[in-house]
Amino acid sequence: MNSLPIIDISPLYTDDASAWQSVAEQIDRACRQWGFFYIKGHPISPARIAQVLDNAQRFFALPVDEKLKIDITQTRHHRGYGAVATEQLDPAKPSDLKETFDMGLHLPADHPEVLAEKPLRGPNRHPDLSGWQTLMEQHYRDMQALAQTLLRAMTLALGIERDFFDTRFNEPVSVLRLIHYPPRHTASSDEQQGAGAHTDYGCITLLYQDAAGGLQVRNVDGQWIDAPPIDGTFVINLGDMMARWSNDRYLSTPHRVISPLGVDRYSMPFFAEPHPDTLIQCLPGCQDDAHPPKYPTTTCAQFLLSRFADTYAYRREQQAG
Ligand SMILES: O=C(O)CCC(=O)C(=O)O
Ligand SMILES: [Fe+2]
Repeated sequence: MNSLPIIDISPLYTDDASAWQSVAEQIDRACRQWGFFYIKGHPISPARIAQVLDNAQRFFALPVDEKLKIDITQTRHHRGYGAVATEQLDPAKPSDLKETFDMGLHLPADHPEVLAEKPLRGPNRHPDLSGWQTLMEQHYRDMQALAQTLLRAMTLALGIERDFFDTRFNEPVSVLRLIHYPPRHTASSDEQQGAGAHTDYGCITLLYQDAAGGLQVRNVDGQWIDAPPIDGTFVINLGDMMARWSNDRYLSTPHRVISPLGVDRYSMPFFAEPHPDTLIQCLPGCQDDAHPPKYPTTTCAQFLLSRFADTYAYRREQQAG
């Protein structure tokens, strides 16, 4: 149990039913054993990744005052720039040594859910960089489509209709995040970490990481193992909503980032999360007399807001005041 599976998902894009089923079975096994795996054979081109990465570097290189024009802590719907130490993923460690850009599904000011001030709903806040907005909005849509292809494959083993997730991902709260980890300057990896140990909140996360390395995953024996960058892949992991939906048959596995010494690191997770009102409730096929539901029913928005309040001081302050 020391290296994560690598799954070629290209058959999910063909109409070869038995190859599709074989990929779905590999994904199911990885979800039960690890909650983490790599995918290759996906449709996101290397040129697209290079473009997004290049723009991430361009954005994070701006003066901090410029980035703070879209300060995430000044929003109620969680979009824009998070400066270093805005987030604290591991409460036992100092705040994370990383800066972030978050975007979601762009909803205009006159959308009914925005008018009703529904949490996490609203317009994206993009930096004023040429070509940025069109590229990022397209990338968001493409990552959402890839996430739904993977989720469709998961329905096989979960015993739910093939379109179970598709119907719940109408106007999703999924987040595309760009992260810059400034270099760590001390030899100790135990102090302020790039991203403290945590589990993700949503259904599945699709992570691109650059060549710097530093992502670690806790295996079932409690050891931290490296999840090194592999060219042309995404690292896929499950979040807490999927663990709750599947009654822990699928694992939401702790992971962290130890920033590399002396080099910058860039990564881009896409957190796939359904429509805010979606009920997160134990699936019928994941419970029986020996395995009653472990978690109370919640909604996607309720669950996300409580997790954000755990890791962001600004969210706690907003909720208190
Ligand atoms: O940057 C990474 O490699 C992982 C980031 C992560 O785990 C997260 O943002 O939830
Ligand atoms: Fe994570």
